[in-house]
Amino acid sequence: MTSKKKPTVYITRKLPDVVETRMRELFDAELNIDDTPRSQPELVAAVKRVDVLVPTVTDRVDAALIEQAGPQLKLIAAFSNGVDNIDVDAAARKGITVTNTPNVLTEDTADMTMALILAVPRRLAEGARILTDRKGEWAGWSPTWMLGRRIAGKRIGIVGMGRIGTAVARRAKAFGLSIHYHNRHRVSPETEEMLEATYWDSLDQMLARVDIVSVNCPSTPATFHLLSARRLALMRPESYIVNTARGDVIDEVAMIKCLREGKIAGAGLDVFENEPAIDPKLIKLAGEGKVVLLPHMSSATLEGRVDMGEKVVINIRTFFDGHRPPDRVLPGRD
Ligand SMILES: NC(=O)C1=CN([C@@H]2O[C@H](COP(=O)(O)OP(=O)(O)OC[C@H]3O[C@@H](n4cnc5c(N)ncnc54)[C@H](O)[C@@H]3O)[C@@H](O)[C@H]2O)C=CC1
Ligand SMILES: O=CC(=O)O
Repeated sequence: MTSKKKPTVYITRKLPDVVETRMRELFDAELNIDDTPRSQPELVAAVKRVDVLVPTVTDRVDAALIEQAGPQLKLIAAFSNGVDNIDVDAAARKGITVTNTPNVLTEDTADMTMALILAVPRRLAEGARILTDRKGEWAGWSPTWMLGRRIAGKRIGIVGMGRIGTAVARRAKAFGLSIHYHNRHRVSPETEEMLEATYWDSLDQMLARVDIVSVNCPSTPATFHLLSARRLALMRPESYIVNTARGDVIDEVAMIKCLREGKIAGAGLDVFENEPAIDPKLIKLAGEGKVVLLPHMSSATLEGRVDMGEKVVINIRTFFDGHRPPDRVLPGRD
């Protein structure tokens, strides 16, 4: 690549220093040092002149943006696993390749999913808040105080048994949960055997039988409000729902109604339908100890971000070396 002209690469957000240094060495990189989210007009101006766009989950790379791209834009190398913010079909129509950063954030995201699975039934955030809100004043232990619900022996139902779903299942099994899952297709017999997992072709039937639902499928047209009002109503009143995938997989308004009416016991949410805006009713439910809310941080580890950056670099280099990049996202997602 040294003798060739370096590709111009527009990176929409601040990345870890080590990643930015590497981007600068290898590419004609335009960084976002002060990390101000880019506006749509700024993105339009960028795609008109650069070879590569590196967006993150907060950028809307829709058909309107892609249609305005100049002929030199050949690659959208997303700094993210999910690509629901990118119109991959529109990119393909324009001859633009799309890549993402799978695998390197699987374990981190599964860890945080497990943290939420523990936090909600065991009232972890509530307990921590009691001490800090009362500035350490505490009357002491009591047998009937802060009682949560036991994790071991319960059933988890994983919606979307891909990389993260499977990593969640491994953790959940170690905590004594029995594994149930719904997916577009069954996982391998070896994986099912290792996890002692039960496959449910019918999501409806699984929802009615499990104690904790973990949402781990991508946001696609087919998964929009997959957890609809009708399906949420199938869940048992003592069950919990955890979402570290994307907010719009759950009908958030319907979920809030179920939580307020006691039709679902609690929720652990890292993602929201209109993020970064959070429905004030969720904040109120958090105050009542019914939900634990995180600001979309399940994959947020330094190691993960550095590995994601390395993946973006490899995807760009492979592409400009004339090969198929390892993490190409194919159009036609359902
Ligand atoms: N909160 C966070 O910080 C993070 C969130 N994510 C989200 O997690 C999602 C999943 O990531 P991975 O496990 O790596 O993806 P993956 O592609 O390995 O797994 C997704 C699974 O969902 C299944 N699926 C897709 N559509 C379905 C449907 N209609 N019904 C049932 N199952 C369906 C697929 O068959 C696949 O097995 C990402 O798309 C992203 O949205 C990913 C990383 C970090
Ligand atoms: O939500 C994060 C991602 O990388 O996808």
